[in-house]
Amino acid sequence: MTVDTPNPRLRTFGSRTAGPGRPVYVVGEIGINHNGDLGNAFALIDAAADAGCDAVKFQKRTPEICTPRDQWDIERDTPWGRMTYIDYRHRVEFGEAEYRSIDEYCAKRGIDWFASPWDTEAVAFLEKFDVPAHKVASASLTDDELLRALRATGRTVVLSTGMSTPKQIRHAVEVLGSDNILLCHATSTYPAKAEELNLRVINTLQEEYPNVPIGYSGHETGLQTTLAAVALGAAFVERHITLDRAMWGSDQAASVEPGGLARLVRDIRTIETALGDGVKRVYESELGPMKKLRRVRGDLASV
Ligand SMILES: C=C(OP(=O)(O)O)C(=O)O
Repeated sequence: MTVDTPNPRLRTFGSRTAGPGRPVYVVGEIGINHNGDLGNAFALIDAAADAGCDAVKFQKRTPEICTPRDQWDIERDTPWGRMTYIDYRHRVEFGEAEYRSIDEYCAKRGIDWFASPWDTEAVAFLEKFDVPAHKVASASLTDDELLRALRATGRTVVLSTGMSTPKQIRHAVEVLGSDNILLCHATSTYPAKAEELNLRVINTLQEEYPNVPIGYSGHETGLQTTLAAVALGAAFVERHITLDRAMWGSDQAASVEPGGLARLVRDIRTIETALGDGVKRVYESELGPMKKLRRVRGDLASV
């Protein structure tokens, strides 16, 4: 009897699995691009599901914890009128009723959803749902309290590594443990310039963490560099998505619109198929061209 040894480089996301040899797990990052409007969130879920994404992602904050106290009362102009920063933070945050609707809608569309909690109360909030994973935003990589709370959930944790040093990443991996995590290369500028994407870090991370799948969270404009990340072996890809790059909100301009998202997922699927298994072989389909084009024919059976 043969016993299957679990592959230490695979991670579960609900019913899907990510890691080497598996389809790239593609995430449409809604973040707060819904601008606090459930209709926008549903339209973005539709765009991601229609494009063939595996999941959509949100950001969940407890505004009083995540907003520095000295920023609360600063007034700003918003599409909903002039308001204090803390009121604005509440305006773009969904509560339990909205997430229940999102949960139902995603199930109906056959797409996963999860979020990056930015504080431990947000972790407890998300744990009310059967999410397939949690994510640590690059900005939270040094928040040991948050990392410990996430480790305790036992779920897959995606750790984004933008704005972080190798030493900080090593420490975060120690706190989270390496068994359940997926590391994401990222550059935390919006939009990120090509000369600062440094995509070869995907390989550097893979060498340092051989038993951890490596992914890519991109904030660049355009799609080609994200496709290059897939060609370099990214097992997970996340891009911000928007209904319209001109919409109000700090992340909209560096996000991908529905048409671009559909092209991105289509091309990721082509690349992952085209990468193959690395074993050199002569395909049956090459025999015709070989017969026609090769002047000196070797005996296939003897070489
Ligand atoms: C900001 C986030 O992630 P990243 O650092 O990958 O952009 C996030 O997931 O909320």
